[in-house]
Amino acid sequence: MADQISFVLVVFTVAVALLHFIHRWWNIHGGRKRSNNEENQEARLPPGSTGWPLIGESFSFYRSMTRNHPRKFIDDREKRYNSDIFISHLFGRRVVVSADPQFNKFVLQNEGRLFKAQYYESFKTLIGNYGLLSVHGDLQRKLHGIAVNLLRFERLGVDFMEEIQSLVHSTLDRWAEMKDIALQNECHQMILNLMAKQLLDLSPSKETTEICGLFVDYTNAMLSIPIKIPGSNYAKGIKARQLLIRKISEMIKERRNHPQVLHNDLLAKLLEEGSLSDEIICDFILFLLFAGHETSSRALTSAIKFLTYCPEAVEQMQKEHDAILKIKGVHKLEWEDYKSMKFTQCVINETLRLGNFSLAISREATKDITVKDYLIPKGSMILVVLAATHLRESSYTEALIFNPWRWEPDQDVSNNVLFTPFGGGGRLCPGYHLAKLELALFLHIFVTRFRWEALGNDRTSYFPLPYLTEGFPIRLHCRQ
Ligand code: HEM
Repeated sequence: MADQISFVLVVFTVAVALLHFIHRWWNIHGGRKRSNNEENQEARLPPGSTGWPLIGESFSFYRSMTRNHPRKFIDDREKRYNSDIFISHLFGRRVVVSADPQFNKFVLQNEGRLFKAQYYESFKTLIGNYGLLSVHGDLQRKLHGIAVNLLRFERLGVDFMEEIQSLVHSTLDRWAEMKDIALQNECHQMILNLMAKQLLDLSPSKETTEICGLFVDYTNAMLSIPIKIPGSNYAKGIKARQLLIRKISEMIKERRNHPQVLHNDLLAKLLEEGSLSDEIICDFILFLLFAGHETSSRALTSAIKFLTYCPEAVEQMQKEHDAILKIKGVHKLEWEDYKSMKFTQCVINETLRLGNFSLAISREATKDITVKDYLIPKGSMILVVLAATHLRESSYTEALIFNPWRWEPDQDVSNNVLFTPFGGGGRLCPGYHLAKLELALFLHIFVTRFRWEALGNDRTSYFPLPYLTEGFPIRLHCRQ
């Protein structure tokens, strides 16, 4: 018996020593082979820790993101290293994390020159070879240009204004009958219907419901641990992607076989373009469907959640929108009405700041970069944490409080490096204006038709994308 205990103790001691040794080795070597250049410049690498072997600091990051305070992970390290640029090891990769607004701007502005978009393989598998964030160089510029052109400011006033209002009104008619709704799911469904119509000319039907079902599996996979074993969310998502691509591909064939049937949608415009292969078109459309629906629908839900706990803002919103309604009567809103919604723009900015629907974006350095006397070696993955600036106390007083009035003095945010919810540079979100238009029109119709109350408390988790853990159930009361 004593021998057995001694044996267990020896094994335990050896295991602890081995783990300790691996941990030290990992932190010194950062889990990868280093170039001579890096070894020479070791003193100048950003400070940081790569944490435990394999898991690195993923757990602390995950905890911070899921506990309603996405800045805690950054705050702790900024204090520890006295630097807002530091090294970490997250989800299997060594990364340079940046919470420095000037460096973030520099990274975004130099897309294609010093940096290139680089996301985790599991994400790239889901968006495909030609989903815009997988594409680089000339093809990215071309596809980005097409997206910007399709979603440009002037076009929204014509193509989207009416569509969005009709869809929101018909959806809210249904909500009025239901009275109690799970707002997050309902907003998801509504924006998905809108995108399906705009991209593929699909009206709510059996086919759209089927596509929506597949799309739920597809987006769930984006939010899941990427393990491809039968039955896992990730595996289901890959399957859903295959089926969605097949459906888009069949639509393309159908349209090529029947060119006389006209469609006023994005697919039609891509086919007119003539220079894109079917594979590129399918990935491009699927990515737009994902990018255009995931972030916007979360923004709509969060705007209502923030307003729920800020009755003064609801009152001011209702005044602004009742006044517009009085002038317009039953007529649909026009572009000028949208532009007159001054306080609503403040609510939208504040929702985007506090909601952080794109928490961080990811880049790879394509050359050695020096910043603040630190060397960032070529090949490093850089996590540009947009939320870090949005939630920084020194930039926004009481940064965790919803305060739309903070935007009243200065609504022009185009050159504000502290406010970048849509990224920047060569990959600035092409859906920027559309997302804001959707939010404004939705808020107009919602606050003029309803008063509402939350049914229970809800919490926001920010990993991997912000969502309300209980789906934000609310009770609606129709206004007169
Ligand atoms: C609240 C809503 C939205 C937010 C916060 C948002 C945020 C972002 C951010 C931060 C990026 C940059 C990603 C990077 O640089 O790696 C981006 C890219 C993109 N977004 Fe949005 N987005 C929103 C809505 C939309 C909508 C409505 C669409 C289209 C219908 C859209 C389409 C895209 C596309 C295609 C890209 C990729 C651009 C490229 O890589 O060239 N987004 N978005």
